[in-house]
Amino acid sequence: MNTYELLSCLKVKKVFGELPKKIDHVYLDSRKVESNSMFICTRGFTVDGHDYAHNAIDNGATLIIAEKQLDIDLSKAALVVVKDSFKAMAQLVNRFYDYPSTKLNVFGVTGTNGKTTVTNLIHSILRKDGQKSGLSGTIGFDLDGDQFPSENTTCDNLTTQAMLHKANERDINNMVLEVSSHGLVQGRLWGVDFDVVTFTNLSHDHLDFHETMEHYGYAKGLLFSQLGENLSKPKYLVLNQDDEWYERYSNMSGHEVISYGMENNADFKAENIQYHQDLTLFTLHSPEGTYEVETQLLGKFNVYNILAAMASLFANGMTVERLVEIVKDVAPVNGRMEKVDFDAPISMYIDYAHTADAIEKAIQSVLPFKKNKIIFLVGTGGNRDKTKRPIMAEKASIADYVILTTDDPRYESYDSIVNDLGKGMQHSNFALIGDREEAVKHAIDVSEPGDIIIFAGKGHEDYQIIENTKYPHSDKEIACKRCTEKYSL
Ligand SMILES: CC(=O)N[C@H]1[C@@H](OP(=O)(O)OP(=O)(O)OC[C@H]2O[C@@H](n3ccc(=O)[nH]c3=O)[C@H](O)[C@@H]2O)O[C@H](CO)[C@@H](O)[C@@H]1O[C@H](C)C(=O)N[C@@H](C)C(=O)N[C@H](CCC(=O)O)C(=O)O
Ligand SMILES: Nc1ncnc2c1ncn2[C@@H]1O[C@H](COP(=O)(O)OP(=O)(O)OP(=O)(O)O)[C@@H](O)[C@H]1O
Repeated sequence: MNTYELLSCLKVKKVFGELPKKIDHVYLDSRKVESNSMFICTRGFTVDGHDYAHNAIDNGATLIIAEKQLDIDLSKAALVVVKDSFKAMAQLVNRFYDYPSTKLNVFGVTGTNGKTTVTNLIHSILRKDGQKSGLSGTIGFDLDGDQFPSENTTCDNLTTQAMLHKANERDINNMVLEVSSHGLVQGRLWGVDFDVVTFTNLSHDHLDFHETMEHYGYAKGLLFSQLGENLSKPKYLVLNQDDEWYERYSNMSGHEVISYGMENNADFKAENIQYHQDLTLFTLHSPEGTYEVETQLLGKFNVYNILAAMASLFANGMTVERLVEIVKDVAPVNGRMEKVDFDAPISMYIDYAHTADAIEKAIQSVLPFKKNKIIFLVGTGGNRDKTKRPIMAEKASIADYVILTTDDPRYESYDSIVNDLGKGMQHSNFALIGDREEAVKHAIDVSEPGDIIIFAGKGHEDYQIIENTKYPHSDKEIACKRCTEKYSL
């Protein structure tokens, strides 16, 4: 792209050296830079990208964007100094890729729990309807069936815009983005022109980063204000009316609100819910009438997720009748109350619950078909929000027997993590076992026919992070092997 044209989107800047005529690539990481690249220096939490400008030039960068003057060889690369390189990145990268988000329908889903489930539901329903769809989130990128790994739930601005551009190139007309609060406060989605933004719920999490619930709630709210106030193009907020943040988020944009829930008079309201071991049934009241819905997803929380996905797709133009027809065939998301398909006298579920609210909801979802004990195993991460640990165990206490363990201990000791968790237990039927493999085996060892075991926290993940190394780990594999031995299967 022509460099003068590219830089014209920035009003206040200082240029040092002679600008290259054109730029072929943009990078944030000096290690990836190739010839004719623009390298944007950003201040990181670990290092300062400005310190890597030399490295970028050695690798072929001909244009450096920075927040300060740098001692670099101006015969090799020009330097453009801007006030804020994250803001400049949003402008430059959008222009470089020709504003890709304006050329397709963009869905954004935020909230403490349920983002991955709701984004996957929207993406799967669109594809089953015969539409092309892209997905970005915790499980990676999926461009209408082609998978790519990703570093974050919500990726940096450059990666997001590049992925949207790729979607444009493939004629994908829908993109569903999972939106984290970290991503919002770090401006990773600045310049994304959302069409439908959806809120699941807000409860205690990530307070190591946001410090208070007010700050955390504000961070999530940035997504709704990002819809803007140009009402000539219809855009929608899809909000959970049963959540206490509903009113505040409703007021963050002039665009229309479509509500969903169970307790209030929402636009999409579920009633008469019937819970079974491998399906859920409910009556849906919607703006287009009343329907009976069947889904393979389990538990009350997943009824909320289905309502959120249906309301988002209704906002985007699908009929409720068609949505009801497709929802029946949508498979549960990997590792979210996923029933382990294994012929044993016990039932096992793999789940990703790692917040107090999710733990409560996961256990409640199996209560309707409990025959014997519920055994609940859960861990939490090392060197992350410690305040949530006892609250997690308090909620886990609804189960008859609880195993408290680790989930990516990183640099923290097993004892420090499980002892913090243990402080919240409300009864004495529990075990503290730091080594997650031993903890999973213990769950099988204490089981009896008719029991239900939920392995929570790891979900789709196939690793355990100890110090800074990822070791292979699968709750499902360990549990099935132990089960085969114990029950002589
Ligand atoms: C704390 C945090 O948010 N960190 C994010 C941040 O990394 P950072 O600031 O540490 O980056 P850094 O290593 O200091 O590097 C600064 C700059 O120098 C550059 N650099 C660095 C080294 C080098 O040799 N050359 C070079 O150019 C880097 O490319 C970068 O541009 O910027 C990176 C790029 O955007 C993110 O990948 C990274 O997320 C890390 C991996 C992370 O774990 N973040 C978590 C907290 C997070 O964001 N989680 C949410 C989900 C939360 C949830 O709901 O569960 C998410 O959206 O993923
Ligand atoms: N609507 C919901 N309300 C409460 N808990 C939920 C809801 N949906 C899912 N959960 C619980 O949260 C866990 C994680 O679900 P999901 O991955 O969809 O959420 P997420 O918001 O993407 O989480 P993360 O940000 O950690 O990736 C599930 O395994 C389930 O236990």
